[in-house]
Amino acid sequence: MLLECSNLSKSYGNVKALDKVSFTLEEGISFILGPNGSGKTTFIKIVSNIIKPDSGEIRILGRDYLDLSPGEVGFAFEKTVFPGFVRVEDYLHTVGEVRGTDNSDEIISLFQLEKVRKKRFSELSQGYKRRFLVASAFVGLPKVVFLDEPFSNVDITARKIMMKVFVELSHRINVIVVSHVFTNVERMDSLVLLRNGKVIGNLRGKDLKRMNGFRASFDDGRVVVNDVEAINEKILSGRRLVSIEPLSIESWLMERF
Ligand SMILES: Nc1ncnc2c1ncn2[C@@H]1O[C@H](COP(=O)(O)OP(=O)(O)OP(=O)(O)O)[C@@H](O)[C@H]1O
Repeated sequence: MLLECSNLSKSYGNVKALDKVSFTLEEGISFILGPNGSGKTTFIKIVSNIIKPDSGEIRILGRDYLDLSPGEVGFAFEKTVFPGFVRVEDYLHTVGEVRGTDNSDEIISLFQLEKVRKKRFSELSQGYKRRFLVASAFVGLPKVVFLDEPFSNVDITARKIMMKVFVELSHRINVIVVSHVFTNVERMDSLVLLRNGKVIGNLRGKDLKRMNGFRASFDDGRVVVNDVEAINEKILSGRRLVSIEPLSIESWLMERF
């Protein structure tokens, strides 16, 4: 288990941004998804210790989140004020040194930042700024990185590069993507969906694998998921198949967003 959030609550005045939120995330690559105003930013502000929760617990790799050292957790925030004069490779190299493991060359190569490595932050396009900030979270080999809307302002090619790198790195560094849009990745280990400060769904391991299949509905209201034998049995017992449709994470999310 990578992250365990139990009964986490945070209110701003009488707005319950997080209302007794409980979910778990597996090691590997996970998504915290939710439409605008669902509480994602509040969660990431709590886990990065910018604000305190009113109540509840977050445990990361079995430890209270506040007990993790700065080198063990990487963050890439969506809204960041970054000094324009700083050069890409200088910054990543320094982060690596400060965190005790300078893997900045590998990260520059994986995120395909070679072309801009000598540039100053102010000289980068919006997409490269985003990619650079996201890449910086992985420098120093932290145990887990939280990426807030990593794909905003990023074109489709860069998005594919980033998703590939996330999956590749998730064998060594746990990746948690916080976003209001779902971007399919070839491997995902868990997902939590928030709405209005509450957990609408939390899928892990085999629940997620079931999502890439089909769903059959029968005239008695029964739904069969990914089970051809069960469908056969129902048909043989005289039930009528009403519909059969592909089941995907996207359709699961569409029904709940
Ligand atoms: N500082 C604040 N003061 C008052 N209300 C706030 C504050 N920050 C957030 N809220 C409210 O808390 C709720 C959750 O907001 P939050 O920013 O955590 O959601 P979000 O899922 O990150 O949204 P978005 O995708 O739009 O960034 C919203 O109703 C929001 O208006």
